Amino acid sequence: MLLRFTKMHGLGNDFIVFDAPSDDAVPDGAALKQLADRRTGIGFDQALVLLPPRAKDTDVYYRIFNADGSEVEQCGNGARCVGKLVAEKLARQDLHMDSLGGRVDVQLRKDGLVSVDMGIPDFTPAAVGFDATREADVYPLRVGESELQISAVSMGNPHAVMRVPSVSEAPVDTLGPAVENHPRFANRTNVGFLEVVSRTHIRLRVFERGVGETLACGTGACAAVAVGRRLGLLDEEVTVDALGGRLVIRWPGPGEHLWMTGPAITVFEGTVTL
Ligand SMILES: N[C@@H](CCC[C@H](N)C(=O)O)C(=O)O
Repeated sequence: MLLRFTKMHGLGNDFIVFDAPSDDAVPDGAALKQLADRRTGIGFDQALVLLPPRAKDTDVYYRIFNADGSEVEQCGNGARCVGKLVAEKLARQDLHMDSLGGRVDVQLRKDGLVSVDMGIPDFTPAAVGFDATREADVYPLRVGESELQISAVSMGNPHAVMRVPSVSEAPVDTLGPAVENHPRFANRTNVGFLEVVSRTHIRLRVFERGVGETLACGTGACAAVAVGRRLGLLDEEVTVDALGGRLVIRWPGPGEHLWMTGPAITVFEGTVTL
């Protein structure tokens, strides 16, 4: 089978995006994992599969797969890329998209950046798949001999966020996988390391579930700002510096929708035989 794809990225978080007429045409997890390999495949953090719309008033449904072949609910940088690709194809400036993690509205801006409505952050432990007897701002989490202080939030997908004094010295390689696979997270989790620079500026590194550390994670940026807001550390609009570049997140507060703005870049188009 010949697969035509578009290689895209948002702040270096990279994707292949392709159309499938139906779920039957979506490659299985093993095939996607092989394509994700950066030496023997195409190489990507996520595969984004475009399918015909499923819900009324939406333009496209997309499925998301991590580099390890696992299917996930949401991808923020991917949402901007899918939004830009589909909006340009339809010659539109805005779109209503749908995913396993819920509805995502998209706006192409005049400055070339893309804004997406990432929904309402959900701090309930059940939404995150986190084992806790009651909802809290911060939870102690035992990892080996250490007790970490983490926050947990769902942006459609699960996030653990911990504050660090400096992202450049954060132990992402060791704590990332330990928290990703911690038994208190029923479905594993993405792990964000958050450095608060000021009330309007943070630095962030994210160890992504099913991938490892990426150059940026859109939902991770949303999760970090939502957590920082809830802790009273951040204002409504926050600039997020990831390893691969900058996003702007705006979240008025509980019960409100959170918007993310950033770039969505097409790198090349290609075909591969499965
Ligand atoms: N890169 C993404 C997140 C992709 C999914 C994530 N790894 C998960 O397993 O939930 C983003 O930009 O949000």
